[in-house]
Amino acid sequence: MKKSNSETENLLETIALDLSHDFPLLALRDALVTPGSSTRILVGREASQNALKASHLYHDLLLLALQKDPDKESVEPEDLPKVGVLAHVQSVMPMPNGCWRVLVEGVVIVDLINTELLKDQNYLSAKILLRSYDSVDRSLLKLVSTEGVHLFEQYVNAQNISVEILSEIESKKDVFSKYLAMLPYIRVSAQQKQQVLEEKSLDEFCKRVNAYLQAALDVEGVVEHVRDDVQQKMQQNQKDWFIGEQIRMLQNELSDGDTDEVEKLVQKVKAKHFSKAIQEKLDEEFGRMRLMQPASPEYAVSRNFIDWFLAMPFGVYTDTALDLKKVKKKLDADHFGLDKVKDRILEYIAVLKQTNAENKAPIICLVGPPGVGKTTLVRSIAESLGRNYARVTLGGVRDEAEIRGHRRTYIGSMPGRFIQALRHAKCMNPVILLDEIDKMGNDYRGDPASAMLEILDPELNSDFTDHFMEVGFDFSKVLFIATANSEETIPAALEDRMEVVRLPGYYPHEKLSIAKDYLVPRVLKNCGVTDSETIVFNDESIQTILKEYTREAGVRELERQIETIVRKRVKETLMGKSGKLKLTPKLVEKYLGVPRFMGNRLPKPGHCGVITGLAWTSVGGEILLIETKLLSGRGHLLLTGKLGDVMKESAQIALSLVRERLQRFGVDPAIVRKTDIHIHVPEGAVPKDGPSAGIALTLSLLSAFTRTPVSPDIAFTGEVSLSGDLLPIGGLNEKALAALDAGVKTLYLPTQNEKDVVELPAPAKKGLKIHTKEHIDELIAILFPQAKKKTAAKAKKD
Ligand SMILES: Nc1ncnc2c1ncn2[C@@H]1O[C@H](COP(=O)(O)OP(=O)(O)OP(=O)(O)O)[C@@H](O)[C@H]1O
Repeated sequence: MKKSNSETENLLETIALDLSHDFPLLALRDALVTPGSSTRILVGREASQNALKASHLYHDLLLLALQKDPDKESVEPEDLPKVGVLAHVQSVMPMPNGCWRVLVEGVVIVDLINTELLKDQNYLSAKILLRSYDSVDRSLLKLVSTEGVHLFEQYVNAQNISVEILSEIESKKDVFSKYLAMLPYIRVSAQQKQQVLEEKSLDEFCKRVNAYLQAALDVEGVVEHVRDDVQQKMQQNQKDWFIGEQIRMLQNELSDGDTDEVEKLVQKVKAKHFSKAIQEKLDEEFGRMRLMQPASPEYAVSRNFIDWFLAMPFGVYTDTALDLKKVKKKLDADHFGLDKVKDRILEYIAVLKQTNAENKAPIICLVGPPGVGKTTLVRSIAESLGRNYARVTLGGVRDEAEIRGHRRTYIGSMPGRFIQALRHAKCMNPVILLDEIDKMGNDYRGDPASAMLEILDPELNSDFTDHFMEVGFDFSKVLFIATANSEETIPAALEDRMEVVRLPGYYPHEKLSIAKDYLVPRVLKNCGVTDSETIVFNDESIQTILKEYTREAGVRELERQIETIVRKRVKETLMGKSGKLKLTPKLVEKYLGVPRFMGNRLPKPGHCGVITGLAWTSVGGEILLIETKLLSGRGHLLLTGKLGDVMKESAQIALSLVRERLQRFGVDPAIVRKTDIHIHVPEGAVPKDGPSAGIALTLSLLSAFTRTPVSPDIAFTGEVSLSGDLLPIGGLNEKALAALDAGVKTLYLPTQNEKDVVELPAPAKKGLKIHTKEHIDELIAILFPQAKKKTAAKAKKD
């Protein structure tokens, strides 16, 4: 609690009245409290806290004395001086660390008499005598004090102390009070101040203070001098740098101009005769570059920007004569078969030629499994049209900036892939292949498909603005052709602008022809084998490679295997082996190692519950085996093999159809309640979905319940409704191919797929006995003849 001034004055009177008793004493380590000034001190030692507690008994009065050795922890009377200050405790505040924060106000300087340590109370105490300082020579004192006040004024100015203190000092009536008021402001150690208090006379008291002031002012003078010196030196350095910089610039000006990169660029840009909009944009950039340091990152960004414009093929158009005969010749020369696709491409080009409006025709999208020649077909189209070719791979593109470019604020920013493609193609009317358009994604970085729309839209693409280039580019003369593996995953808005042309995959006889007429000659040439007689692949060896080393809809792997054989043979030849190589199946194994695929992939006959189904995937058709196992249990249906929701539902439908028909086979339908049914579709880790396994699932269940095996070389594909009707499926071409490839002999399909059967190529029709059926009972009647004779029509009525 803080006491008021009037209270302090009353206390002084009390002291004056009674100086006979002891006062508790607190030893200070490094602070001195002078009369008239308030100071906060931290009190932590036990003896000091005890003294503080005791001060309550003495009107909150406490003696303060500066210990001689500030590092001494427990203070004895001899560690203290003979002069101290009686102070008034104004407030005490305990701190979390156990110390007390105490506000004290010095009251009067005292001589300490009989300082002793009160052992039982554990604190120091002393008797006091009020200390008086007499002046020996009054006139001298006047001189000294005048000088002191004068010095103090200078000191206040030099130290930036508030000048208000000067008027306070002036208001003091006697010299002693003036000096006591000055003392707290003078920056000397507590010990030095203690020496002032210990002076015998007032003259000495004042002289010592004057000496401190003078010394401080002298030091200040030196500091000032040093400061001025440093400043002068710094200014000189700055001046030197500035002059140096000017000299350097003047030298640049005087040099022959070769060093000025910006000016060189300006000349290059001028020579290109860009449009007004581009020229203005670049002039703006040159203006900025002139103000930049060539070593700065911003300069590099600007330079890169200009370089991009210089590299773009503005105004360069290759010959656009559309010669259909030439195109056809080139397509035939590069690719076997694909007649429908080639026709479609020729029609497309014919329309372009006729209408002369290349930007209005829809974009062709070649859809098919990998390795069927989509990419190479586009390259052939470009070549046959005499146009340059560029490829934009869209697979995995998720960021819109990949299409539109990055804004130039980022260091290392680049234009989008389409501008890059134009630069790469070196003309403004190339054929651009949009590769893997079905694998484009979108996420928080924007939707690249929507940016693509702008480029592909004939209404908008004559002025497509890339974020990096910041000016419009004309893409209307570009011929875009897209490729994809699966039509389903092409972004809908893009698909809408495209005309899909399917490449279904090759039949073995087609692969054989492609290998003989295209792949082998090409591989031989690429490997430097000039005489085609040196390595001869006969039909038998190619068929061995096809059957035992590849399993694909396209011919990429086939090409790779042929390449492996040729490479190994070339190595042998270079190592001394001479003679021609006529490949036989045995030699194929020697070069390619143990066969990877053996015979057909169908399971051994005789297994109940195993049915051969067919599936369509983005990489072609596949054999899909369905296995059913019955175990005693409680009627649970367990489905494994990563089946999708639609396929799971097909299994439920199949089970309902089978339960309904069990009685016909003399099987009690109640058995289903006591049986756990496990349906598995290998290969277990590959996700499968779709309704087309409905027939196979139903037959697999029936085969398991009736313990009647179905021959694995009969395959089934088709959806079944709950009433048993067979519904059509897609991808028949690929499925028939996979069936033929796997060794299937007979294929059952829904009647509604008859139109697709007509379109199947001759080898598929020849190699497979294809039957179409309308209802599941028709199939059951054929495969499970032991069923009580009921016609399909009758079963339908049931
Ligand atoms: N009909 C064909 N005639 C001759 N060569 C062919 C034929 N089909 C494919 N090829 C050859 O097969 C290889 C693979 O073809 P390409 O790279 O064009 O496949 P793709 O369909 O584009 O595959 P992806 O979808 O993986 O990009 C190429 O060397 C190509 O020349």
